[in-house]
Amino acid sequence: MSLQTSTKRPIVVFGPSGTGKSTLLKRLFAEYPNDFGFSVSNTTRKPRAGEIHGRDYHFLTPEEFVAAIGRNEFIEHAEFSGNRYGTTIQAVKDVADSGKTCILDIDVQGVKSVKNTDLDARFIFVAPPSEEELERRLRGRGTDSEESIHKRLEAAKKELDYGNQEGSCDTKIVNDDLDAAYKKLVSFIFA
Ligand SMILES: Nc1ncnc2c1ncn2[C@@H]1O[C@H](COP(=O)(O)OP(=O)(O)OP(=O)(O)O)[C@@H](O)[C@H]1O
Repeated sequence: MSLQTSTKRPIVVFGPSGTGKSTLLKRLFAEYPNDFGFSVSNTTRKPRAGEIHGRDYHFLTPEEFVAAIGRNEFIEHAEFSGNRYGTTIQAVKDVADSGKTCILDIDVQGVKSVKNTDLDARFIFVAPPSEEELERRLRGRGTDSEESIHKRLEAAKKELDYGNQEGSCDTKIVNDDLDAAYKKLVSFIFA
């Protein structure tokens, strides 16, 4: 890794589902299209038409995926409808090597895992103004079933407990007014 790219410290964004992480990041990518990137995930599912290995996903066989787990290459991995998905440490480093700052939008488990790597990431906790407002946003988004909303609110407690712990993040942004939260995000990132 060159000296220049080694300064591109990854940025980890975490916080409860519905708190507005994607909304904030979408705005960041729109305003700075050349500065930030997401890592390319690994998956055992078959490529769909038009998908390119290394761009859309790193397509692995189940055996290759298991071997990579054995070598502790993953920050996080999970299984969805019979296929495995995961983010490797190397995939995050690849973003820095391409001259961009890698943005990771992950859960608390992933945050803890990143802290056990040499990625030297910076951590942003995005918090909702209140639990009531979080529920309102999850419902207002209109993308989740009642069951999914309940699951997300249940998981939110863990995210909030962790994020509010001393030393868990480098900055906490309460996403109350979106413009104000976005300004805080940008000033932290470019500080
Ligand atoms: N500051 C804000 N004020 C009001 N509504 C907001 C604000 N920020 C985001 N929202 C709305 O809240 C909903 C949830 O936001 P979003 O999908 O960005 O959350 P998320 O944290 O990325 O969730 P997930 O982890 O599930 O992807 C969306 O409908 C979004 O438009």
